[in-house]
Amino acid sequence: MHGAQLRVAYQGVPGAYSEAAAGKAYPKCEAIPCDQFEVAFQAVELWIADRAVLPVENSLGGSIHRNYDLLLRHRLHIVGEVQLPVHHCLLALPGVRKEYLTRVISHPQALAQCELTLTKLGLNVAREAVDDTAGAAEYISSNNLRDTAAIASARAADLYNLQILSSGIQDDSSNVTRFVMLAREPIIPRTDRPFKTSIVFAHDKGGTSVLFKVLSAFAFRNISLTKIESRPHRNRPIRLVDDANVGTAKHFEYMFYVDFEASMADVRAQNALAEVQEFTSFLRVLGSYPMDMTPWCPSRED
Ligand SMILES: O=C(O)C(=O)C[C@]1(C(=O)O)C=C[C@@H](O)C=C1
Repeated sequence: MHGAQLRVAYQGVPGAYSEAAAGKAYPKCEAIPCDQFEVAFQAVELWIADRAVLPVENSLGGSIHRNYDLLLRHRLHIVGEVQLPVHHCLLALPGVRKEYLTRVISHPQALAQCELTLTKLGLNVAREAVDDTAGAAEYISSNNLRDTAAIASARAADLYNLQILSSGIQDDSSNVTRFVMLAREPIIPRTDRPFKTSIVFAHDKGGTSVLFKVLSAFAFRNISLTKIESRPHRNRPIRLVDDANVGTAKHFEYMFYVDFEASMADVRAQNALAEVQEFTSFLRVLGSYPMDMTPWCPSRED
């Protein structure tokens, strides 16, 4: 994980949390800003970058669904994860007071993570979503907006010459975002340290009983699941089941994403997946990678 000279694509502008995640994952990397998540994927596919860093879930805001869909649409491999404590600040131009504000702008996840605190601060003003937290700070600065505040990092305040009106405004002090790192090639899985594996699967029929069977393949082998997520099955979102007597049932179809705590080099994981394959019509391993085991330090102010 020592990324000397490694080029790492992230979504956002300098000061975004994704840039900090790139620095945590690959301390000496060159971080490459991208407009959109999809551009970060393309940067790796086109050899403009060696890795992409992508937020997938936050402890308060939940999953970043767009990135689950992109993981499936592209063929990159997950080669690592980092969990980054996210400490949000309310930023405005120097001299602006809270009472002057008519609008707070930020990434939708950041707005969701600070929802209750904004209300407690008396900021019942318009909340508007933009592409990234640091981009919101830059926008206020470059347009000299005296009625607007941004939710972003303390580093964004420094970079875009804004003052911090309030710090630690996330609704929970242990607010953490989990990012995955993507590469063109998978890494070779090992068993000498804790590994996680991420898979995605779909099934043709069988409804919840298939899900139950898949999950038991892990449970019987004492493999813990750390995450399960479902997304619409884009190719076949609805399955119709006709019953001459009662009518037509319309079932929503899903792609299921599962993270489990084992390496693909572990024979238990290999056997579990062999069994899962029997129940599913589609199965892909998104990656088998070392777990982030860095010590817990939730917030800079704690
Ligand atoms: O906008 C940023 O700064 C980002 O890095 C994006 C993002 C996200 O997508 O969730 C990352 C971490 C925080 O949870 C808030 C926003």
